[in-house]
Amino acid sequence: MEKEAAIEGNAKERQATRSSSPLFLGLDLSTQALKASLLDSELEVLDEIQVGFDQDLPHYGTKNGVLIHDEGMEKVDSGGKMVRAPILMYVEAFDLLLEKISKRGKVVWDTERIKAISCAAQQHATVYWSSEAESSLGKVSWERSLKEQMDGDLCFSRKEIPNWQDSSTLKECQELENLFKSKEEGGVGGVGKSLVDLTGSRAHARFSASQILKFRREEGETYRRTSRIGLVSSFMTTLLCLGGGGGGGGEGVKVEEGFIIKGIDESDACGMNLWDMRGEEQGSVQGRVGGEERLEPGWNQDLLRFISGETYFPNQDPLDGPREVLKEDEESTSRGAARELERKLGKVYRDGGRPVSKVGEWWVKRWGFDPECLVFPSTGDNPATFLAFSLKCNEAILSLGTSDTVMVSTEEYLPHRDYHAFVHPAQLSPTPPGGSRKYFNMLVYKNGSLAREWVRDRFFDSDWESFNLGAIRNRPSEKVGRVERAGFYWLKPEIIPPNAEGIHRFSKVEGGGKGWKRLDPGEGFRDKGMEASSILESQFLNYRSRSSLIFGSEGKDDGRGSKTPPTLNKIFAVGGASNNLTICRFLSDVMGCNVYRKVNEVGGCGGGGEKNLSGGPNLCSVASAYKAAWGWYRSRNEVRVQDDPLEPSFPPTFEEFMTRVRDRSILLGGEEEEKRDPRGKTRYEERLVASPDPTRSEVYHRFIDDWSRLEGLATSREPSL
Ligand SMILES: Nc1ncnc2c1ncn2[C@@H]1O[C@H](COP(=O)(O)OP(=O)(O)O)[C@@H](O)[C@H]1O
Ligand SMILES: O=C(CO)[C@@H](O)[C@H](O)COP(=O)(O)O
Repeated sequence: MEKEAAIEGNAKERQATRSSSPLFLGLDLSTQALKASLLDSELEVLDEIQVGFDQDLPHYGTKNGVLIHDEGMEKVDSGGKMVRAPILMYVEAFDLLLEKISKRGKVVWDTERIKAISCAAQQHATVYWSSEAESSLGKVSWERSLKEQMDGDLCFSRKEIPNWQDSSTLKECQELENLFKSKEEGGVGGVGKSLVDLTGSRAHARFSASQILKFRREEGETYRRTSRIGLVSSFMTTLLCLGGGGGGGGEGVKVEEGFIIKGIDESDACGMNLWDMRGEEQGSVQGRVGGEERLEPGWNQDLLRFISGETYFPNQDPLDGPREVLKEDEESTSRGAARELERKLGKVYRDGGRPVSKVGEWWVKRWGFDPECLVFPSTGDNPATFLAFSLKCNEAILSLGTSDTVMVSTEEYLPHRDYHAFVHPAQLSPTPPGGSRKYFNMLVYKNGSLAREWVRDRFFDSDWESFNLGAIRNRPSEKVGRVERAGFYWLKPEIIPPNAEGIHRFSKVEGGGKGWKRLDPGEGFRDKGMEASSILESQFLNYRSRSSLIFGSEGKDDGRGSKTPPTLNKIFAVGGASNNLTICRFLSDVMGCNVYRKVNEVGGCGGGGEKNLSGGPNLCSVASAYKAAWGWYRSRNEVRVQDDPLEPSFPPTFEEFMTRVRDRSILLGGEEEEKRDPRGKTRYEERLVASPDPTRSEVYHRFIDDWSRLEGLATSREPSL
């Protein structure tokens, strides 16, 4: 009896009773850690493990996962900060993660039963493979660690890779924008479309295009010695296939390619400023695809020419009509440079549920993985988080990780200067008849958790509890009925508003008037608790006002000089800081809507108390495992259901698949699972964690106009309002 009770309550023990049903693995290489989630055949989380870069790999000297140089801890380059991360640290993190997994033991981490893997990674950062990489990787032996075999110059031409927090390429961003501007707009007489229309984002310092351009110009020789340029996500796919085995396909499994260095996932490619999404627009015309006239998305050739240094521009562009020849670049006029860059970037996977390869021998022989285990394209951490929810209209995901990101689902390609448009990361390609492509839009903020941590450390002895109490004490009271101070904490140059920097505090002019005055630089608020409430308020007001852009507008005038509330009516909070209930409550009051989290109904994820993983699963790695399971189900059944009248809609879309696993009309565990009683299960569920307080919400609602003027002052350095 005692044993039976333990089995009921304990995911690990329950797992021991299911000897042969498949398991799915998702990994997430984010800014501060490499995390793994193991899911069972009902897509429940069995366990999570992480390697924290600062804590577990201190010999790389990172702080919050990035390399910070000299005493000032940041190298200031022309126009912005240079933020890097050592690529070998990520390699070693894989070795360490697998050691941790094997220490957890076979009862839960039965690697032989893992049938499919997929990963998520911090976005935008580029990985530079050396000209010797393919041959070195081809020789990787399962008997040695990855770090030992990938050390030195063997694999990477750049040992420190630019991190998404890097802002050293502002000059290059300007050039990229100019390339597509008309002469009247101050550009070079470009192609009649702006960069944001073409690639889904205006030029961003952290995106790959400006980073590669700077690298090619400043380190030309190293650029030439670079055989392939990937993203952190494609680097992860490559590692998963190492040591032979990869690329072969095998019976009944169609795999994507046989190269050792794997290609880039399309959704993650949208974060490069290089992937031309014009084919996503209604009515765009070029060539014939499937009998229909339209342009397929692909690497943008104008950008490739400019970035690679190939300055040959024909007077007549095939797509956009007459155009001027650009001035010669000092470095190269070679006609082959663009094609060479295209080769370096490699293949783009447009169907995230099609296997790239089987897992490599390094995984099979060293760590006991099944040689039939399939590897699916890795994507960005934000696209992966997006997959964890089925967002309806007017719902958003707010990821409170190192960065803060707001994501909203869209049915159309809707590029806009203030946010990013990405293609949905799990789509069938080619799109089946009657189906349509899907997208999501995203706002990204650099000063997310690290800025909140700065306030916590400076004013609250590094203690979240004191931070929370200070913030609560300073919420707008019913008696005062208005916000009386505002603070902006841009410790790193911000993305929205662009390049906003520094700490700016304002307080209401005494006497009940409408004016505001700026506090002297360095002067704090009279109550340190105000620092905590101010950072939360101004971060969330920013997310509120900018996300309303995606929905249309902040609202209509309600006739009383005030605007109606924004149309967002539900937020799913994820990431490390969403563990903090006070933060979720502020979010709910400021945004004026309910906040939900995905939590385990027994209060944890069985991860053994790992920091940052308590209370909720790591959704990037969890959703990567969902995607792997979707792809595995498709691969496994492709042959079987081809002409089966009972499976008219095979393959299912990712969303259909998830619904059908939940309602048990798809049983990944087959017969074994069918026998199981679905009652009494421990699932992650969406739980309401905060509802807006009507009084406070109204106060914030009335504050928006003042707040946005104060934000303008903070960026313009004007003294008062
Ligand atoms: N209780 C908490 N309150 C506020 N912030 C927290 C709390 N726990 C963790 N965090 C924040 O979460 C961040 C890490 O979030 P995580 O989603 O793991 O990041 P990433 O995926 O970018 O590596 C940390 O920088 C930390 O500031
Ligand atoms: O730059 C972006 C998105 O555009 C960041 O969101 C990175 O993708 C890093 O993510 P986290 O480590 O903060 O989750």
